[in-house]
Amino acid sequence: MPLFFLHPHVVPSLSLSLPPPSLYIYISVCIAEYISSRAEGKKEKMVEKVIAKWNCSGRVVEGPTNPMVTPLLTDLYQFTMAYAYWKANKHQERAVFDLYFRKNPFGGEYTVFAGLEECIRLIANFKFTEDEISFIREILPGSCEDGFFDYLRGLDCSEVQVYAIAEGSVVFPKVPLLRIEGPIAVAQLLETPLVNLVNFASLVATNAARHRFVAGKSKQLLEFGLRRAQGPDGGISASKYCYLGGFDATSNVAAGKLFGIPLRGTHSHAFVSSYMSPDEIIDKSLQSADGSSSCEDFVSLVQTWINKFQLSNSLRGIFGETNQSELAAFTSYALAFPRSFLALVDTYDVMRSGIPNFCAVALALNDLGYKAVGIRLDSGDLAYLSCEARKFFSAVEKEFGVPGFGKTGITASNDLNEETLDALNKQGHEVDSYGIGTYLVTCYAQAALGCVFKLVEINNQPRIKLSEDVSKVSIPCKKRSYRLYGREGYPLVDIMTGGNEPSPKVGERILCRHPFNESKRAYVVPQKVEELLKCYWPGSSDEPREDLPPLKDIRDRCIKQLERMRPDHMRRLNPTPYKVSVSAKLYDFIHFLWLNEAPVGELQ
Ligand SMILES: Nc1ncnc2c1ncn2[C@@H]1O[C@H](COP(=O)(O)OP(=O)(O)OP(=O)(O)O)[C@@H](O)[C@H]1O
Ligand SMILES: O=P(O)(O)OC[C@H]1O[C@H](OP(=O)(O)OP(=O)(O)O)[C@H](O)[C@@H]1O
Ligand SMILES: O=C(O)c1cccnc1
Ligand SMILES: [Mg+2]
Repeated sequence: MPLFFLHPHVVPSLSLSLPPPSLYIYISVCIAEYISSRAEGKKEKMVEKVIAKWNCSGRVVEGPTNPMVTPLLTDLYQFTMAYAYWKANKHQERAVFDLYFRKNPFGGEYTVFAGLEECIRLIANFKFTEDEISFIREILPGSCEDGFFDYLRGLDCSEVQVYAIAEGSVVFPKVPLLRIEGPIAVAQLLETPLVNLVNFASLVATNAARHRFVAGKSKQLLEFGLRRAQGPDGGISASKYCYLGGFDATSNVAAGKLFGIPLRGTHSHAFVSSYMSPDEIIDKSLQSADGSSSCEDFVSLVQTWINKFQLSNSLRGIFGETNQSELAAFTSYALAFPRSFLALVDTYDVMRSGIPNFCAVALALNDLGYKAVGIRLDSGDLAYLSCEARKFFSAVEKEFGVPGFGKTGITASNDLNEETLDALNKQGHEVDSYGIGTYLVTCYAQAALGCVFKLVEINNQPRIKLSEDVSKVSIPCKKRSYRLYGREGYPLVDIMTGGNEPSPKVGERILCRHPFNESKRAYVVPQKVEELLKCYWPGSSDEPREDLPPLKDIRDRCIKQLERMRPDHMRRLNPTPYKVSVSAKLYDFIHFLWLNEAPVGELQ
């Protein structure tokens, strides 16, 4: 295949609307991408992809991080509905859908919105391959007409517009996180993947934010969940969105590479128990930190420190003989990583063996100009053991005159969750950093966020979904949403208005009404008004598109917004609900439409 195959097809159609230099760079990238790909039939798909990506955005949007995210990652009924819309010649009718959730997770009163970038990546690259079209043909009844499959062949999201709240924002029930406008058939096909991409992302980001809230700002939070996560995507997504929600680092190497998340780790019990005796260490030499000298027998240097501890007044009596195989493991690890030595101290006995062994190795490193990082506790009473460890470090600092040794880092792990962090705080502890896995990444306390995707308008006609359960009644119309801030700088209320209503103004009193409870209303004079929904995918319209910021910036936004929340919304026990409201006009319209659509019963 000639390297320039894209040129005759792509350049003429694109060069009409695009700045040539960036286009050429992009086409070079595509050519490189093509060369590296050997897959048959990829040519047509790539040409179409190039056109769709550029036409809709003027900037390239990469494909979804997970290659399983394709147009087939949807529920069967989206295809049957798409066919029925097409058959009725209704498929191009313009629909507006809202994606929102109904209740904050984990018994809290806030949620962190995450997953937007992956939604836009899906939309920007939404295109069926021939292979996928053949499969859809196979699964639909044989009576489905060929024209539908031709329609699918030409389908992309160039007629779709996506408005969304910025990723990493603090969000609340009922307020649309995304508004999707477009031909009803394609918008319908997007329901399942979009809800999928937002649901877990937002749930686990919120879980991370809640763990951060309890742990406090000064603690290091490490996500250790990959082995316990729900499959590879569960693990990768959890690492990404826990970082977004305020964790500092992950142990997940793939996530570190994919998203640039800082990687951190210690070592496991297996490393400790794999050693039998110090005799196993063959190369015992270690250069000093500044390279000026060399210690030929680091193992013996460590042993002299153990002996010194045993003779010391302040440490005597705390331990007798420490476990020699553990000491060998620690010594060996220090020889491998003298600048970042951190030891797991609970394999045999934390106070009688792990801590003194760690200190002996740490002081031997100190003799050579290195500073040990610290210990990890992975069992037992973490409050008690962390305090005892701190006491031991302080005693060592005093007895042997090693400045700063008392502040040696203490990491705790072992089935931690919000409750255990809270219990540790109440008891008093000396933990500096937490490694958290299972409860965090599996969202053990709540399995799903319960996002929904509801039709709110078709052909400019507002639609409503009724339910016996008022919380499940949808809020009709293509709406605008605003966050109103009070005098003290806190967000006070989110308000939804009809699309054509004037926006709330700073200093102007506005009536905010509960969408369904007549008696709940309040006047608000906002000190700041923030429009929440911004355009992230303009389709073929000229509207400017918001940038997709780097993950670190999204994380910063999340942390900043959480810090700006009124403390009573954030507390764990009985938090105050944040107010979500509608304008007086929208309130009246909801209830007019409700009465209009609800059949009047007849008593017999
Ligand atoms: N001070 C504490 N207050 C409240 N919970 C704690 C405290 N210290 C540890 N925990 C929690 O208690 C649980 C203890 O787990 P478990 O009963 O399995 O004991 P373990 O210490 O892991 O014992 P094992 O030696 O068998 O591994 C963990 O969930 C841990 O996070
Ligand atoms: O406890 P989590 O919050 O899930 O954090 C991750 C856990 O994973 C490791 O345990 P490991 O796989 O060695 O198993 P174990 O601790 O159950 O023995 C590590 O030592 C932590 O205890
Ligand atoms: O690096 C660690 O200490 C770690 C990583 C994953 C799971 N448990 C511990
Ligand atoms: Mg464990």
